[in-house]
Amino acid sequence: MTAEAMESPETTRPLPSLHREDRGYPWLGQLFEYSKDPVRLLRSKWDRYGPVAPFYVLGKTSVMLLGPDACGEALQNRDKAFANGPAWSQLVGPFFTRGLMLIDFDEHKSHRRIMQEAFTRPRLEGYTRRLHPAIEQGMASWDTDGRFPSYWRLKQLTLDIAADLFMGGAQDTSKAEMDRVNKAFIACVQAAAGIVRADVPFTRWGRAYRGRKVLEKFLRHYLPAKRAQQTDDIFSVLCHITTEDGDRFSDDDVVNHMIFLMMAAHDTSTITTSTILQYLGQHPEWQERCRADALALGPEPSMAELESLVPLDLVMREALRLRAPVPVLVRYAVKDTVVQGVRIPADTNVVVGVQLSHMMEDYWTDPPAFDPERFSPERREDRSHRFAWEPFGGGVHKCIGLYFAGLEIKAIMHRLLREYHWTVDPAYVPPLDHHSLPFPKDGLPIALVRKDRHGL
Ligand code: HEM
Repeated sequence: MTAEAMESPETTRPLPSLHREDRGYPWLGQLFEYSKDPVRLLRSKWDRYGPVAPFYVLGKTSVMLLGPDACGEALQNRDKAFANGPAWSQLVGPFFTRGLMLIDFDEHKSHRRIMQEAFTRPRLEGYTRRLHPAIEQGMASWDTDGRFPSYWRLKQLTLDIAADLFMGGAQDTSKAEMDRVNKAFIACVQAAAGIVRADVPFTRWGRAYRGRKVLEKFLRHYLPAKRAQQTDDIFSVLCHITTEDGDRFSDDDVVNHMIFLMMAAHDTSTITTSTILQYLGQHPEWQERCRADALALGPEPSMAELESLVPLDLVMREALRLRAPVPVLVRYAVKDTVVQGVRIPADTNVVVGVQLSHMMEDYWTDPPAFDPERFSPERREDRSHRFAWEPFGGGVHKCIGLYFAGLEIKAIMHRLLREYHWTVDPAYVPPLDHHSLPFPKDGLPIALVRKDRHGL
């Protein structure tokens, strides 16, 4: 939005006032409506108010931006009115402090330039080589008799992968110590859903405060060794990357970025992979299509080979559309601004409702249907609007790990398709918990069968 347009009251209008029915509970506002069914809430806001809607929550009137035009304006952030740090830290707490997503403007730009060096193609090729043995080892303990709680097993698998790929195996750490570190990490992630938001014993936040200390101590213990020797795990890479101008991360930066990266990489990939498992279990014809490609490759495909798995790529995009792991993004207006002609005052919390854009009939044919072909070159429905499909966000904070995520998800699926078959009741709808990122409360059970045992 240009400065002239912002100043002109003729071309802009104030935020619509909140309807009585939209006040929700005292102080909590519509928090429960959001956690019950976010898309329903976003849609009702869109129907009542249009692209810029008031949203009363936690004692404050915030703003919801809906539809790809409004979401796109916030993500592009042309007038630098929206900051990430003050918004995300209210949600995730102080446990991911100074992670890349939580820093803003010039400082963010300089950190992002350094971190970009950790996600170049040669680096990604190195991570892909490490992925396969880690996945093989993680899946070796899978017990496939009966109902297989796919979400929980995949969560453990992605944690195990992170221990190897991010930490480089943490050589002198015992299994018990590694479990403690994993628990500490999970405690930090779960803090987002905490009601008591202070360091109080036996609460989510209390556990997360202790968890953060465990993680910091653990990472600092390994820092000197990682600085001394260059290996191809992400911890070591962060210690060594340098931009052309010679900028590099300090020890504190490495610790902060590592803790945030593990969080960013973990649940998002787990949710996407379990969504893919669900839909492939409900659509056997797509499972067979993806399997045929997986079998045509060897057991440890290169990055380029993983990229050649076209049907799986279409399925992954469709899973990210139907169940975006980050259904809404948050921002904080640091100054007065205008979105879609509506004035948003400084000091306002803003919710960017990307999941609704994924379900709008203006941009997608039969949006609730599982139809991966909509991403095929002939249809490319995601091109109906630049911000119609934004599971990785957009603008300067767009997910830096999106290619890595695609590789990890495809490497897991490649092995699963080669070694297993599975089915899911076509009528099954997972009961999702939306208190933080959406996860299936029942663990998304599937009937998983190892191929060789049953002669399939
Ligand atoms: C399917 C998997 C993933 C999804 C859906 C996802 C989604 C997102 C989204 C929506 C954002 C933007 C947040 C915002 O604008 O406020 C983001 C940022 C970020 N993601 Fe991901 N992510 C995924 C996987 C990963 C992985 C695997 C990594 C690391 C290896 C990663 C690292 C990051 C980082 C560092 C940021 C912050 C970027 C910045 O602020 O400059 N993500 N991600």
